Amino acid sequence: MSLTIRNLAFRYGGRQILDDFSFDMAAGEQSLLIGASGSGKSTLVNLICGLLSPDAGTISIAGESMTGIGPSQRDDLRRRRIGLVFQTLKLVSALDLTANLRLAQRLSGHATEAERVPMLIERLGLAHRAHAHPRQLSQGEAQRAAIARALIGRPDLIIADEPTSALDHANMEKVAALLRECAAEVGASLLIVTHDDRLRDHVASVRHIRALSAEAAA
Ligand SMILES: Nc1ncnc2c1ncn2[C@@H]1O[C@H](COP(=O)(O)OP(=O)(O)OP(=O)(O)O)[C@@H](O)[C@H]1O
Repeated sequence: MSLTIRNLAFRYGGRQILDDFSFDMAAGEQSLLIGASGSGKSTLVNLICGLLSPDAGTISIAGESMTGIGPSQRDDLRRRRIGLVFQTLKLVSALDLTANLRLAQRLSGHATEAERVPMLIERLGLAHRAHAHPRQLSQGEAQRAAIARALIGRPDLIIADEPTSALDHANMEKVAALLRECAAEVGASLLIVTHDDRLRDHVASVRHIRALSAEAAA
């Protein structure tokens, strides 16, 4: 299993966002979790990544527990096992694309594979932007750079949080295809978390984020 979630519960103050939520992904599986705005998708992503800690329940990534450990161990597990693709590009603005990918690679513990940086830049059609700074990238280039950054550390699990909601139909299809191909190429599982209904036809297994809790859905 690349991801196992059991009986997760989380509340913000008095408000229950997740309640007895369980979810599994096998190694190499590609899944879409669809939930309406405010249903708790970002909260769930932050819990899986260890940026938040649940009130109850367990999460494990490729057999390693993300719960019941301290923040620095969670950071370490996230860097080694998870590749995150966010809506907005999370790159260091002072560094060019190549230097950003090298930094991300060092953080993931795979710094010895130097050739992987130009390989991914090429694979994602960014060779002409290898020395561009993040602010110089177009929206489409930035999106592909975000995918390259997520793949650099050989993650077991790639999580894409709303990767397509700002895109027109043609670009939505391109990004979905790229995510799926790249995840398959590196043997990672792919979890896309979104409210973008158009992705239903583009990802193998589609599951609704059920009313994460009656209160959050209300
Ligand atoms: N830091 C916070 N403190 C209190 N409530 C919060 C906090 N962050 C989110 N919430 C609330 O928790 C609920 C779930 O938020 P979350 O961001 O996980 O939803 P989402 O499904 O990702 O929504 P969207 O698709 O609009 O981004 C929302 O009602 C939100 O207002």
